[in-house]
Amino acid sequence: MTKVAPSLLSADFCNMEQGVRMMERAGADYLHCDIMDGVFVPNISFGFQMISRLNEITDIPLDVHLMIVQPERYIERFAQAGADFITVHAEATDHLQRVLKQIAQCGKKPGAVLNPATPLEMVKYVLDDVDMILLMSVNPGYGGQSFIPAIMQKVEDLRTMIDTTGKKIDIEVDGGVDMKNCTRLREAGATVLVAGSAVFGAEDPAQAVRVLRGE
Ligand SMILES: O=C(CO)[C@@H](O)[C@H](O)COP(=O)(O)O
Ligand SMILES: [Fe+2]
Repeated sequence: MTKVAPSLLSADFCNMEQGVRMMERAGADYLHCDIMDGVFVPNISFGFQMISRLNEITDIPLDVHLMIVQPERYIERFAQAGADFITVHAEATDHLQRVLKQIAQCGKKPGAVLNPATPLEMVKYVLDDVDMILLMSVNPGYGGQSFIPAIMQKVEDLRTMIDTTGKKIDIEVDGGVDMKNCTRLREAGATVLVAGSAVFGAEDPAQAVRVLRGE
C-alpha cells in the first residue's frame, strides 16, 4: 500500500510539536524531514537537534532527506539523532555507493535522491544498496512549488528498471504532490508520496492523507 510522508517544512516552525501531533492524528506513515544546508540548495532549514527532538516526541518513523553537500560528513550524526530513513542526493557526493553503505552500517534505511534533470542511470548500479529511491518532482529548496509533469514518465521508467531486477525498492516522489496528481503517481509505480502543502494546507489533513494514499 502507498505510504504518505508529510513534509515538516510546511509546518509552523514555532509550533513543531503541534504539527507532529496533527500528522499523528492524520495517520501519516512517515514524517519527512528536509535538511537544507544553504549550499546544495538555496535555503537553510533545520538540523540534528530538530531530528533528535522529533525522535523523542513521536513514534512515527523519520524520513530524513539530506539536501547537503558531501552528506558522508554527517551520516553518523543524523543516525544518532534518530533518523529511520536517510536519503542522500546523487548530485551531492562523489561516492554515492559508499555513503549508502555508511547509512546501512549505522542501522538505518538508505535511499538515493535524484533531482528532476538527473538521469536514472545515476542509480542503476546502486540498486543493491538502497531501500528507496527518491525522485524529486521540483527543484529542491522550497515547499509549495509546482509538480514537473515530465517526472511522471521518470517514475514509470524507474518502476520498470526496479521490477526487472526483482528487488523490492520503494519509489518516493517529492515536490508538488497533491490530490490531482497522486492517482497517476501511484499508477506509475510510486509507493511513498511526500506532501507538504497538500497536507498541512488542507482543511482536513486526515482526509488529505487518505486521498493521497488512495483510500
Ligand atoms: O524536499 C522538498 C523541497 O526541497 C520537499 O520535501 C518539500 O518540502 C515538499 O513540499 P510540497 O512541494 O509538497 O509543498
Ligand atoms: Fe524533501
